[in-house]
Amino acid sequence: MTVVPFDEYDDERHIIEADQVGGQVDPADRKATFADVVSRTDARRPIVPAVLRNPDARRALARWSVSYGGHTALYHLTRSPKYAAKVAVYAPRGAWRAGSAVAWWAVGGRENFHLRQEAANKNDPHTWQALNRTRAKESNARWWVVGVAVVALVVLLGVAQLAVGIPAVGWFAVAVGVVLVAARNGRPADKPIVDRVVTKAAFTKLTGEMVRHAVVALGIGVKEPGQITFPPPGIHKDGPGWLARFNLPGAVVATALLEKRDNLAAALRLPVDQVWPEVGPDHPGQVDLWVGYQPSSKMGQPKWALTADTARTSIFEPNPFATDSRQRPISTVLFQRNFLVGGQPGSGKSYAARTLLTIAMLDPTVELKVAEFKGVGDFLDVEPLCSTYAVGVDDDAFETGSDIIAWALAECERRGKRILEAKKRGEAPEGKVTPELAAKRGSGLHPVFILLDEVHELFAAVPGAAAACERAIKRGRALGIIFCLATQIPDKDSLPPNITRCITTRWCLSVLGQVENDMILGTGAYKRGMTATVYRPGVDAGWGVLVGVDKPGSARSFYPTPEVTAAIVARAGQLRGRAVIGEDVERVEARDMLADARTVLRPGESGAPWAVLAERLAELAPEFYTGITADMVREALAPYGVESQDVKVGRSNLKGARRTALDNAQQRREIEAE
Ligand SMILES: Nc1ncnc2c1ncn2[C@@H]1O[C@H](COP(=O)(O)OP(=O)(O)OP(=O)(O)O)[C@@H](O)[C@H]1O
Repeated sequence: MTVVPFDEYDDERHIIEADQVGGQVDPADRKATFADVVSRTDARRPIVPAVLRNPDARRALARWSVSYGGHTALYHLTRSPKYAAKVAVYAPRGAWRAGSAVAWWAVGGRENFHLRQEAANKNDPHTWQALNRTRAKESNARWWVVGVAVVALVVLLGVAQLAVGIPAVGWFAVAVGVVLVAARNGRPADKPIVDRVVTKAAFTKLTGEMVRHAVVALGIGVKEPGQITFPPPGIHKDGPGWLARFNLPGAVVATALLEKRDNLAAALRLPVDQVWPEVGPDHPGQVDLWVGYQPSSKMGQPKWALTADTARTSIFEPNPFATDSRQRPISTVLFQRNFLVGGQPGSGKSYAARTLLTIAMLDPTVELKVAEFKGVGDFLDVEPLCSTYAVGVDDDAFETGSDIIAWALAECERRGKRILEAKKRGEAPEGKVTPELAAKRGSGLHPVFILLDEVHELFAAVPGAAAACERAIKRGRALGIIFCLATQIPDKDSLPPNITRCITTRWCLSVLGQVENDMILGTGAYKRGMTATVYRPGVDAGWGVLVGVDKPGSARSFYPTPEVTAAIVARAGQLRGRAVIGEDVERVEARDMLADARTVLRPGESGAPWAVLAERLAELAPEFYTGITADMVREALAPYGVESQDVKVGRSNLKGARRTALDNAQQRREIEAE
């Protein structure tokens, strides 16, 4: 630091120059050039509000307006005699008040009244007269104004009458208007003429002041309300609520605020389900706070398009299955996607999975296979539509569950060949099922939707089921086989991370902590602000964070009444002509990977590398093992105690399974079985 004495003025004063560390880094300020202006890509605000662009939202708005308007009109109509009586009392009082106010103004009585009174009290006639002269002078001019205004009004009405001939109803309307204005002027300040239609005042407006004070009160490192800035367009209406996008100061991240949603709601004096904070789009310190006009529990949900009597879907087209916090429908294409729904008990997983199943069932080309390992029959009503259906937590249900997975694997194998043929014929240019191929009768490539609810039960009960499911998910995606898994225990045993990784669309409903959250949504999701921990089981049932759709964010499953649900299932039955698409799975002899691994070892081999084992297993039973990788074999044999050891191949050592390890594992299993 350089200190320079400033002798000319004062020994005590110094100029302190900042140290120069490195060269100039800040760009020089310059005015915007033409190129800057024409290349601006700022998001433009839509001309037509979002609510008017979406047909469902338009219909919902129209329905609401008609119902609200109708109710208000009837409410006031029934009270009209009371209103008329009030008007009769207040109108003369209002007319008197208005008249006297004009008269007082015209005589200038108010302006120096106190001064004149003081002069009178002090017995000071000179001052009083001087003040009164001033008043009288002003009063003259004011009477002129009043006179001219009255004459102008009379002339105006007279001319209007002569020129266009105001009908009687016009005079009546003018008279009613004058009487109502007079009544309003004559009513006591705290007594409105009309009664309140709604009992509780709706939340009317979110203001910058409310937001600033609430955020400071959270104690997340924002000390002053002024530290919070609102980028344009500031707080504005967005759907049925208000959106406040704001920047937190310094290094405070939005996730710190998301974790305190309860406190934020308390500070805003609103119910928690009315307050929806999200990380903003520009940087991690930006918050998008959406506050509904009403709590979501009271707001209801827009009508689900799939509940219409004529609803029919195509899994190749986007179809709605949930709504976001601003009541906008969220849609997805089912084809070439897989779905994972996770959450704690009571978070609404089964209903959420059902919304996806609904899209599938209303497409009459889709085969359905449903297995529910909760055992309560959540999907019992769709059994007649399914080619395979299982319910329960018993051996029978688990066997059917693993048969479905084995069937899917074998089907992938069959479909792979069919696709190859189709490709040769030029019908599958990308080597994938196309909508045309899927719809073609006899192509054997119709879409299949497999729903496995509480799938962790199956994975825990049947060793190897998780690995097989992973292979089926990976292979089936391009071949028209869609998996939807729902689970309540997202940990690495009940939901292997490899499965999560290959699933495109994940929906995390209420979970307890960050670990479960990230198990479902992916590592780092919590830190990026995708926090399903804010939802409470039961209260926020159906709400979750959804990734893998157009815009990740909050999503609430559609939740039709039991009657509507029954109507949807009936409609799906009608569309399918009561015929079940596809065949039930055959009881497949479950493959025993340990025994198979021992079988594929060649005589004299002391072991085989994992990759070699994977290759040989796929040759042994292609319908089950096609697509299996070295890692999958290693992971599948680990529970039997088969360690990954060095295996000699030529002159080098590779990791794999030794024959002794496989034999020992088999012996252990036999001893345990006894
Ligand atoms: N979208 C929704 N809106 C409102 N309530 C819902 C919604 N989805 C589910 N619920 C309610 O939540 C309750 C639990 O739903 P569901 O059975 O799907 O939960 P789950 O997570 O599968 O629970 P569990 O694991 O205990 O079976 C249901 O009884 C239902 O009343």
